[in-house]
Amino acid sequence: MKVKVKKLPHAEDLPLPFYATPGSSCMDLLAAVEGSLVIEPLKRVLVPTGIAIELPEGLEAQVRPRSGLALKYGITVLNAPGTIDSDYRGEIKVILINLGEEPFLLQRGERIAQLCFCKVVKIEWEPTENLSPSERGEEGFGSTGGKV
Ligand SMILES: O=c1ccn([C@H]2C[C@H](O)[C@@H](COP(=O)(O)OP(=O)(O)OP(=O)(O)O)O2)c(=O)[nH]1
Ligand SMILES: [Mg+2]
Repeated sequence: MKVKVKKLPHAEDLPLPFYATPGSSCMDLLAAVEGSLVIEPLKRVLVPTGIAIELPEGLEAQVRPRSGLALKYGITVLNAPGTIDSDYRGEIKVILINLGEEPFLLQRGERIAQLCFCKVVKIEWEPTENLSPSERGEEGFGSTGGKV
């Protein structure tokens, strides 16, 4: 499936997001920051990616963290998974937070997060007073046992 993508002027020298391997579910998003920036512990930053896209209706994109950054440095996507609506035409940006103990140096062009594309199911509410019974009923939040 083809999706329109616009490279923004501040990212002209950067490659488009890409699948790192043929079997990757997500494309890696690159940091289109000027030079570099430091993310201090417990601080969050809005990182530009230098691209805007036009999704066909019925598709959304999700911004997910990269496990390597999370494990090695405590860097993650604060609002994971970030939602990119099909009618959004602005720059895709990533809200990163540093949950590690050390300041993190982020450099231009580094892979900061990943983007996957998903089908969206739209529903219509059918208001009712009666929901059908089920084995679980109203139980949840650890009700099936185990450690929690
Ligand atoms: O990680 C993200 C999350 C969102 N967006 C952009 C695309 C998305 O379509 C738009 C709105 O996102 P969301 O619905 O999550 O934010 P909101 O706080 O509900 O804002 P709005 O009232 O604009 O919908 O912001 C990003 O670029 N990156
Ligand atoms: Mg919204």
